[in-house]
Amino acid sequence: MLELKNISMNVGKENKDILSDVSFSFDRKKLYVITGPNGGGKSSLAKIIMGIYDATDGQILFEGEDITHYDITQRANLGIGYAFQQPPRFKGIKVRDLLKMAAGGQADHQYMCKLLQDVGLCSQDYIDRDVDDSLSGGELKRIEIATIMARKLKVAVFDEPEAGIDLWSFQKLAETFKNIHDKYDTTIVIISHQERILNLADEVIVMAEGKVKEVTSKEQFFADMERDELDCMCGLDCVKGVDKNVELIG
Ligand SMILES: Nc1ncnc2c1ncn2[C@@H]1O[C@H](COP(=O)(O)OP(=O)(O)OP(=O)(O)O)[C@@H](O)[C@H]1O
Repeated sequence: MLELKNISMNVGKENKDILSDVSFSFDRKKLYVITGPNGGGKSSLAKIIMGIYDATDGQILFEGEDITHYDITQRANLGIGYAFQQPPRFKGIKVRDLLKMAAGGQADHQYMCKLLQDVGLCSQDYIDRDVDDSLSGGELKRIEIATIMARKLKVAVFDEPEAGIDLWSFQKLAETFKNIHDKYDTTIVIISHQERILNLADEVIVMAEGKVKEVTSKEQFFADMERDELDCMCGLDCVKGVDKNVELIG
């Protein structure tokens, strides 16, 4: 559905490689989590998908159409959307206005209530709230997800949606993603380091040093993490937790 072919991006006078030769195909209705070390290129890849950054090399195909040189608006019109790390607040605008705008002006009351319910918010309590500082970070994030669902996107990209929200709200946010993944056909791409989010993934994409290092299932990803933790890291072939050399690890 969305295909990245040999995408590279370099910046600056020194042509620093941010992404090199990234190829990947995203399928319809799947939930992907992109993870990996800081500076590995995850956000840059998301920005390339959105058209915020231009690839230096490579090609992006969306439903067979070459969108490599399309800008953000053109991609948004095709149904590719992006959620902000910190959702914007809009002074003087109510939740219902925001949802209506996102739906292109065509959203009746019932539909807006359903959207709010799907992101775990009581529609009666929230539909007439102002989108301002009175909303908590978690509430605002879920309202933003509702606006994304209202846009009926084909691909929705979320960059670290957990940023800035507390543990309790985060649990609800993870449930929200599960719910929308179950109910909607949108392909969801989430950049995250969080186990709860990784647990929702149909596929986990591990990025490091500007490359896709691995594409794996969440089960395999967690099994690999556990094995890495158990592997001897001191070079003495001990096994963490069962060897007298255990204290040498780390
Ligand atoms: N516009 C830019 N100009 C110069 N360097 C950039 C630019 N955008 C990203 N980088 C660099 O590219 C590398 C990858 O950044 P990116 O934000 O994509 O990583 P990330 O995997 O999302 O990291 P994090 O987990 O910390 O958010 C970093 O070293 C970053 O400083």
